Amino acid sequence: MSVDLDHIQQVLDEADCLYNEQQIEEAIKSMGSAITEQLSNSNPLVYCVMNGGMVITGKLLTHLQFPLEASYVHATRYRDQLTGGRLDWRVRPSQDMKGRTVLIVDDILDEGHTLDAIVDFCKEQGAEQVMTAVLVDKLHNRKARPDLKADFYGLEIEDRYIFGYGLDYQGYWRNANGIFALKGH
Ligand SMILES: O=P(O)(O)OC[C@H]1O[C@H](OP(=O)(O)OP(=O)(O)O)[C@H](O)[C@@H]1O
Ligand code: HPA
Repeated sequence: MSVDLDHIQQVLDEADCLYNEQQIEEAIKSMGSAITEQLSNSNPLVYCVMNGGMVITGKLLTHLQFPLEASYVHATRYRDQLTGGRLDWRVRPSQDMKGRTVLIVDDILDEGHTLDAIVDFCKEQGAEQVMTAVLVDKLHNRKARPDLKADFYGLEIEDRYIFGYGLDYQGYWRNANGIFALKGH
């Protein structure tokens, strides 16, 4: 599929910046402190959920100064679209997680189906405790379960399509240095 790079650039130019770099970095640091307080003695397995989790996971890891193992899983539900579908597992966790504490790190808890499915998978594999951390919790009433929250989250956002800091618009702008809302969405 050919991509209209003028359109991609226009999307960033016209977007609303909801959080700037400094606000996001402060939120990530606070997440790091909260996670350290709860998990520093648990020798956790930390999984980045690719692709969206790549920025938050890398930055968060530098605030976790205790023994842990870091790896990744790859699951996608949106496939460059603005609305989600069935979860497609591309890479499942490969480590033995029996009896381990697992921390799943992703960019966003939107409807929550992605994190729910990954948490269920880890529990089925015998993880003793599975916790979740997301940079952004999107506020709306379409969650997979009414009370669904991540154990750790950095920022709350209104119900708009967002990109930047790992979140994409049509596969682009995961590298945008802020969290931006798409014009009109
Ligand atoms: O809470 P949910 O409604 O399930 O949505 C959240 C998921 O959607 C995005 O992934 P996506 O499927 O777009 O794949 P990507 O990480 O490659 O962008 C995001 O990175 C989360 O993993
Ligand atoms: O608002 C969003 N933006 C980018 N990716 C997403 N995946 C779920 N929600 C979103």
